[in-house]
Amino acid sequence: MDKDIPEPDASLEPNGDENGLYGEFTDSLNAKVRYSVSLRESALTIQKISSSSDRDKVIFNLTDCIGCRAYKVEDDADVGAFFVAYFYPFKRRWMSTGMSRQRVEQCFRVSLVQDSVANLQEAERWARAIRGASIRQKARRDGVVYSELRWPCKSRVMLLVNPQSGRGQALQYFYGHIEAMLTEALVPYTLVITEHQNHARALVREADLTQWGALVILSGDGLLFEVVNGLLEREDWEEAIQTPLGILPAGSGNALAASLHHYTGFDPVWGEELLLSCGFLLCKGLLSRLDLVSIHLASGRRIFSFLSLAWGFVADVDIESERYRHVGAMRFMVGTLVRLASLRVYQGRLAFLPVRDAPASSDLHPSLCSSLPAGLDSSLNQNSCESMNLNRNTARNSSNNAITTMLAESQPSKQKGPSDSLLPDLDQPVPGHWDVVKGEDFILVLAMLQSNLSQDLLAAPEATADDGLIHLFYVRAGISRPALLRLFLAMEKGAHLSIDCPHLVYEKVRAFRLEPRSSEGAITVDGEQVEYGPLQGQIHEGIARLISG
Ligand SMILES: Nc1ncnc2c1ncn2[C@@H]1O[C@H](COP(=O)(O)OP(=O)(O)OP(=O)(O)O)[C@@H](O)[C@H]1O
Repeated sequence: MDKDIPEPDASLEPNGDENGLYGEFTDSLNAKVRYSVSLRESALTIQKISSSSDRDKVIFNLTDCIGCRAYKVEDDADVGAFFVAYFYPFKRRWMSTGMSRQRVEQCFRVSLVQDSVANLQEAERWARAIRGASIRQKARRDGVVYSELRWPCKSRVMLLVNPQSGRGQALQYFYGHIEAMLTEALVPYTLVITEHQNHARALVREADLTQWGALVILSGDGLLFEVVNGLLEREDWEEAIQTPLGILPAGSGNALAASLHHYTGFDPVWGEELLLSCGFLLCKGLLSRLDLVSIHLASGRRIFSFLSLAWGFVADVDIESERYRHVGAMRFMVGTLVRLASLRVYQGRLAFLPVRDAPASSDLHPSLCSSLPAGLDSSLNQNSCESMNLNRNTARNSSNNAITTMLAESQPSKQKGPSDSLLPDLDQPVPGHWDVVKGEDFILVLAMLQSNLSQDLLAAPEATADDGLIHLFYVRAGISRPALLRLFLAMEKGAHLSIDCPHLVYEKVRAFRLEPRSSEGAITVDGEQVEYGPLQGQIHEGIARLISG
């Protein structure tokens, strides 16, 4: 389904009304009610005429406005025209605490003269001015480098919808909220409903990307995982991965969508409120950078992650809770309680390149890395066997404790995508300046790229989409069930790092390697199960672009 926008260039240019506009208009539904309306650089102020009470004055911040349009009704006897502005301000929830974005439509009737053309022109002048001012007022966060998508643009959005995601409500969400928002914001789009797993991946691998201004998914994180990997499988991957990506939550985890909302600094929201928040960000069209991690699997396959890698408790909950999909986001809490009852220890080895040792720009060359035995590669390593970090219980790598793979055949095939200059081959020891975790008994290992593991779990509160960091957590064996439960309950508010759990370790890293000891188990990447076995990954800072705010 294609949706074109009738006024393709109307809002591209601010209309020059820098000093604002003032007018008096009637209510769109009640001709007896009149308003004075004034537009200034950052706000639209509406006051009922004949009322001097401040309670009848409403001020809308233009950062909350996604669009404005003018129109005339099909009635020759009526010379009036209308303009309607669409706002999504944060408002207190009805019958509940906290705030969420809520839709507010402000519509005015323009009938200044007995000439329908002149009235429509005036309505259009207002609509243009409100659109222009709201574009100039985009909310921006400090420290984030933004570029902008200008809606409407010549190329359209490919909106990929997985009708099976979450509780199967994605299309309902589209028709219930998103279709209207895109129309209000003049965003042209083509709706593509996926038919099977890997449909989206194949589509973006083959697509003529010059036709598309952005690839937006209305689904869970799994569909974006397909899109990211499809883009990086292309011959022109370097350009392809620059295609702006967007996410609208319709899955059960919705971790990236929840992270995007977290980055805006507003109180957490869930379900359709999160959908509205992300829909709003999409309509505003600000672009930030997005980090990806390339992950090498034992078979030699390489995949790209934008979200998380989990092994142990979290991965098992993710996979096992599939059977509770009908309860939606609650599925992870149910899965956590079930897995707690049969808590397991997972054996394996973990090593990582901490940020303090990560080469800034002069990355290790892969061939250099793999041709030198661990422990001999640089002077950095000279005293490293002794330099154990007692708090974290890690040691610098040496040839004695080097992590090696259980699999001999790990030669990557001819690969597209960025090269992994921080990683040796998977069958080679990790470099000497990496840290190796002492002990092999874990409850979980979790590598996070974004703040949220799900809508309900704020696993890496400090993370941002483009911080160039992998936020690595591990929980060592020995933790009691109540302590582990406390950890997850604290994680709901992102407070798990302040409860002083001695079994929890948090490291900011640029690369890591994980070698499970068992031959069977579960590893998930962005919530999707991947082949089990040794793997390693490294950060690629800001190589993709994300529609965020
Ligand atoms: N039409 C389809 N039918 C079946 N599976 C699909 C279809 N389209 C995509 N998929 C696959 O379904 C899986 C789950 O999708 P997705 O992650 O979007 O939803 P979810 O698992 O409900 O959400 P979350 O990841 O937030 O928990 C993914 O592996 C995706 O590739």
